[in-house]
Amino acid sequence: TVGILQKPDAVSETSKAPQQTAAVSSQKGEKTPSIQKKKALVVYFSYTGNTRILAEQIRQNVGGDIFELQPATPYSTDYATVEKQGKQEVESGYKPPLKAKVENLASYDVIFVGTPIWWYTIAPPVATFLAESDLAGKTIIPFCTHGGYGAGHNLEDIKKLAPKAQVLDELVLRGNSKYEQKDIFAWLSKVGFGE
Ligand SMILES: Cc1cc2nc3c(=O)[nH]c(=O)nc-3n(C[C@H](O)[C@H](O)[C@H](O)COP(=O)(O)O)c2cc1C
Repeated sequence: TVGILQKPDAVSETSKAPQQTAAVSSQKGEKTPSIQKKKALVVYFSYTGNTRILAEQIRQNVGGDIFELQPATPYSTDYATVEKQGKQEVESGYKPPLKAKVENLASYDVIFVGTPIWWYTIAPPVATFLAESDLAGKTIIPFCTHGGYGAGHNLEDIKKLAPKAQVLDELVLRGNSKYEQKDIFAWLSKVGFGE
C-alpha cells in the first residue's frame, strides 16, 4: 500500500470532513496544512510483539518515522513475572527510565502512540514517554492492543499525562498477529489519514 504521505494530492480540500480540518486548526489562526501532510511519528511499546505488528502496519499507511520505546532495564522474558511486575508498576504509577529518547520530537506534529493494555491502562514505558516529552500543541493519535478485557482507562490516562496535546480517537484492537486492514483504514480515515 502506498502511504498517504507519498500521495497527498489524492486528498482534495472538499473531501475532508469538517472535524478533520478542525483537528489541526492552529490557535494563531493561520492556514495550517491538512493533517495528512504533517510529519508523523509512530511511537510504541510492545512486550510480546502484538502492538509492534500494529505499529508497523500503521506506519506503512501514514509514512513518517517509527520508534520503539524500551525500558532501560528490559522486562523479564518470563511472562508471569512481568504480569506481576506490571501490576505493581501500574498501581504505583512507576515510570521506568527509557533506554533511549526520541530525537527531534519537536519536528513531529502528529504522534501515533501505541501501547499494550497493562492492568487496564497504558504500559509503564509509555507513561514515561508521555510524562517526559514536551507534547504541547501536538496531535496524539493513540492505539492499543489488549488481551480480551478492552482498553480500560488508558485513554483518560494518556490525556492526563499529555494535558497540552490534542488527543484524537483511539484504535482499540485485541492483540493479534494479523489485523484486519479495514479496521485500520476506517480508523485512519476518522483521524484524518484517510484516502
Ligand atoms: C503485565 C500485563 C498486563 C496485562 N493486562 C491486561 C489487561 O488489563 N487487559 C487485557 O485485556 N489484557 C492485558 N494484558 C494482555 C495484553 O494487553 C495483550 O496481550 C497485548 O496485545 C500485548 O501486546 P504486546 O504483544 O505488544 O506486548 C496484559 C499483559 C501483560 C504482560
